[in-house]
Amino acid sequence: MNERELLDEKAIDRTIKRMAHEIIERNKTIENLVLVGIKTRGEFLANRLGKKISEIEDNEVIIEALDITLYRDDLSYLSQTGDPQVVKPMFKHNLEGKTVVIVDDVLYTGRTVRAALDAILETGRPSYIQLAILVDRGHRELPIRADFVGKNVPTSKNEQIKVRLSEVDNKDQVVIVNMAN
Ligand SMILES: O=P(O)(O)OC[C@H]1O[C@H](OP(=O)(O)OP(=O)(O)O)[C@H](O)[C@@H]1O
Ligand SMILES: O=c1cc[nH]c(=O)[nH]1
Repeated sequence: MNERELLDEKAIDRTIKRMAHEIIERNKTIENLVLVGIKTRGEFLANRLGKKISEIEDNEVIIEALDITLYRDDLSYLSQTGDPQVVKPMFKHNLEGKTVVIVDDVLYTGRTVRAALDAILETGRPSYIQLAILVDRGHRELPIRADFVGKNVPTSKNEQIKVRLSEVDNKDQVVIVNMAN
């Protein structure tokens, strides 16, 4: 398969650092901040973003993980709309009144983020919900946009973005794959 590298390890690290600064700048204080990473890779990105924000601000950031895709490929668990389903949304912290930043690796149709919004809003009423995405590849099917974008990558529908993170993939790399080849 035809793979082209978009970001290497250094570029991913630089991008996360920039996004951390942008999140701090936008929110002025990190007192109320909660990063919610969408499993699998969004969780690791949230951990990395949280670490950078903590280093810059010299203060801890609350990090949560949200599992919305466990049964995504299992048709019996898909909703009638075909949207990803939330599996037991459970947070360790109360999100009431917080500024929640949803973190994921790729933004495509927006259906994953919509499911995450449902899950978060079910558990309470954050003051704000923002979205941080490493790669926005376009092709939205819902009115969803990211507040913090690592890289905008115009794509065609027969391409795929693969985000590899050392925590699960043994290396840090973002590639674009042409599925037609
Ligand atoms: O905007 P969307 O069309 O919902 O696509 C974006 C989602 O797709 C990917 O997850 P995927 O379901 O491929 O599983 P993965 O996390 O295991 O890669 C990616 O991690 C996002 O969560
Ligand atoms: O290209 C895509 C689309 C959805 N999710 C991904 O991880 N990559």
